[in-house]
Amino acid sequence: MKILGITGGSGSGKTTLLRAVEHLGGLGLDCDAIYHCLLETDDALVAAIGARFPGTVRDGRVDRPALAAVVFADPAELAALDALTHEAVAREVRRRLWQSEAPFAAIDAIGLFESGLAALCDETVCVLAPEETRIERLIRRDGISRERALARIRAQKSDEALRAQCGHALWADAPTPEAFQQQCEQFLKGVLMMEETKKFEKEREALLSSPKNGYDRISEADLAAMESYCKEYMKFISDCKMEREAVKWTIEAAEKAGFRELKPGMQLKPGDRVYGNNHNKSVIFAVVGSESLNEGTHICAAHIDSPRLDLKPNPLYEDAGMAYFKTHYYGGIKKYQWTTTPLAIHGVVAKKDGTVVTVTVGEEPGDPIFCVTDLLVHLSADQMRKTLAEGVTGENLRILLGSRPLKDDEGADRVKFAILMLLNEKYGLTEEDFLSAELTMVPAGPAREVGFDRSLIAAYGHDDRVCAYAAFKPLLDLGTPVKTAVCVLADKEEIGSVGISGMQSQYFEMFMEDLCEAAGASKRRCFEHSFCLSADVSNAFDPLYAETCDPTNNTKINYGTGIFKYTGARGKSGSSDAAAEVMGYVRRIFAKHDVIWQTGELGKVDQGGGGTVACYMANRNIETVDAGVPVLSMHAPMEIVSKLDTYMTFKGMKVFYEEN
Ligand SMILES: CC(C)(COP(=O)(O)OP(=O)(O)OC[C@H]1O[C@@H](n2cnc3c(N)ncnc32)[C@H](O)[C@@H]1O)[C@@H](O)C(=O)NCCC(=O)NCCS
Ligand SMILES: Nc1ncnc2c1ncn2[C@@H]1O[C@H](COP(=O)(O)OP(=O)(O)OP(=O)(O)O)[C@@H](O)[C@H]1O
Repeated sequence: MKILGITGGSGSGKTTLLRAVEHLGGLGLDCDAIYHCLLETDDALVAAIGARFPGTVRDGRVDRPALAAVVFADPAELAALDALTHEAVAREVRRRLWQSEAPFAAIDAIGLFESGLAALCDETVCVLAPEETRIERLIRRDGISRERALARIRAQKSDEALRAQCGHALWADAPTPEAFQQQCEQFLKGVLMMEETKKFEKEREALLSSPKNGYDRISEADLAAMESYCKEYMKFISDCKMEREAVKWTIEAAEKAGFRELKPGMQLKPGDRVYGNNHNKSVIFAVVGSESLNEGTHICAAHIDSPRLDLKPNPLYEDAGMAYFKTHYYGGIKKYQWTTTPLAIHGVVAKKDGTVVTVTVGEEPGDPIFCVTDLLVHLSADQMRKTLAEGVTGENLRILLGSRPLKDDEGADRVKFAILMLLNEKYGLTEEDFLSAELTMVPAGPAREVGFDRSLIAAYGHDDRVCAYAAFKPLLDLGTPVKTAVCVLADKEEIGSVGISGMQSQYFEMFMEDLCEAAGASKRRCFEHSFCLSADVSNAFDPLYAETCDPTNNTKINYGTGIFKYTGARGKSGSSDAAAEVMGYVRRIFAKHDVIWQTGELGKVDQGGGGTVACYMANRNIETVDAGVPVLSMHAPMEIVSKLDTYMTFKGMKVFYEEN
């Protein structure tokens, strides 16, 4: 508890200051009042006064005016009275202080220093007012004569003496008691509250973790860079809705920036820029560093696949005069979210003649879109009684394609047939070609800014292309780093990082082996000294579903890029659970380069969970930690990220590549 000692001459305004302390929630200890109480209860004190000042105690009661006449007329007498009373008053003050739970207190005592009470105080203040003013106040307040008022004042300390003893002086010359009350509160806020913070300001800053919103920390330069980075990212995420498109897009951009395909027998030197295209579905980029690859690499590994509705091998059918595609969803989705939302078709068809046709419909302004219908609310009594998981089934996620029967045709399924004719005309497809197709339905349309302040971005597939772009983009402008920089854009993370293009595939090993060989290094040594940021999104705290998260252990929108020691489910199953030193390293470099970052975990314990590619990198003896952008509505057709977190993830990956 912080304690303020108040002193000053009679009528100066001490009590008014004390009332202001009480008004602010502090404990006010008025020593005159305490003394008056003691005179009612402390018989020994009264007896002692009576003994020392004969004639001033009658019937066990102190005659204060009589006592005043004696002591205010003679300083020695006053000192004698003080010697009798101060100890009792000070004892009672200490007792009241100990009992109190108030955040701060003030002791108003004419004998603040003489009684020893000043030693209890953190701050002391003398209240001062012109002598004539004080006299007038005393006459008015106490109804005493001018002479008695003057006698009191003369028996007390001079302003100079008070100033010399006290840490602060408050000049009580406000025109009214109310105005002075305000002046007092102003003074107290400074002395009692702000001073308290100031006193431990350094300690608080050093010891307490008090994360601030990124907008309170970001520099003007970073703000400008954030807007331009996010604009570029929005173009990327609008153009690339499946892994093949991301591979094509990034390879084209990389080639323009001087990257060439890594081929066996190549000799690489520092600054060389190479890439490996893994079956058009995943890709690895590398910029060779000045240090040997034996000293390790800095890897950012993200994934470029997202949840979606893939077409079944035999997708096309007609029912009730309408044509549909049957789908089988890919990755984790909440099925009801995919109905009545505009969808586009993306993908390729490998034809019998060996050619591969690319299909994209639904993205250009004049394009038609597709959709999954939902049951009208009027007839939904049964459906509405089902759980969210059951209300819309996976099998029912069928895509409405058209309704116009082929004119003059006499056969069955005239709508389906008409659609096939259109597909044949445009892409040369037959129904059998769907057997060797990779066609998928994804939300149609480009990324959009969200909110009046445009601080957020809505798009399909932020998970995980928001991290993929952050991992890829810095390489384009990277000079020759010290450590070789490697960006992995993997496929199949949403279904377990499996298959030839998933992070578990041997392709990564092979690329790294080729890279090490071309640079005269050993892959084994290289892995041993490498460090990987497993760049993947996390769930941003959503106040609408607050019960699913531990708010102090969850990433929040606008608090920066996330770094995660572990992901996984239940007892961290499926996580790589990074070592403390690994987290420490990332903290260090992010702090060094003003990267705004935060940490957290995926929801409350046992609420659910999820994994990333981190464990597959760590399995290769590569130090790995998860890092990425917090996302709202993860895995929904429209996911939301904040511009600040998106940019800070890019900045984090950039400084990571540049760091030794
Ligand atoms: C001096 C006495 C007799 C005056 O009594 P009276 O009824 O006239 O006035 P009251 O008690 O209301 O006090 C009036 C004014 O005198 C001031 N005063 C009180 N005691 C003292 C003192 N020892 N020295 C100087 N001024 C004093 C008060 O601050 C107040 O401004 C009485 O206050 C007293 O016995 N005081 C001794 C107790 C004391 O020392 N209290 C302060 C503890 S820090
Ligand atoms: N700035 C002011 N303008 C006008 N009146 C004031 C002002 N400050 C205080 N007063 C009045 O003057 C009187 C004395 O003030 P206060 O009781 O606070 O003085 P004090 O220092 O506690 O005196 P004492 O030690 O005699 O109790 C009170 O009636 C109070 O309302």
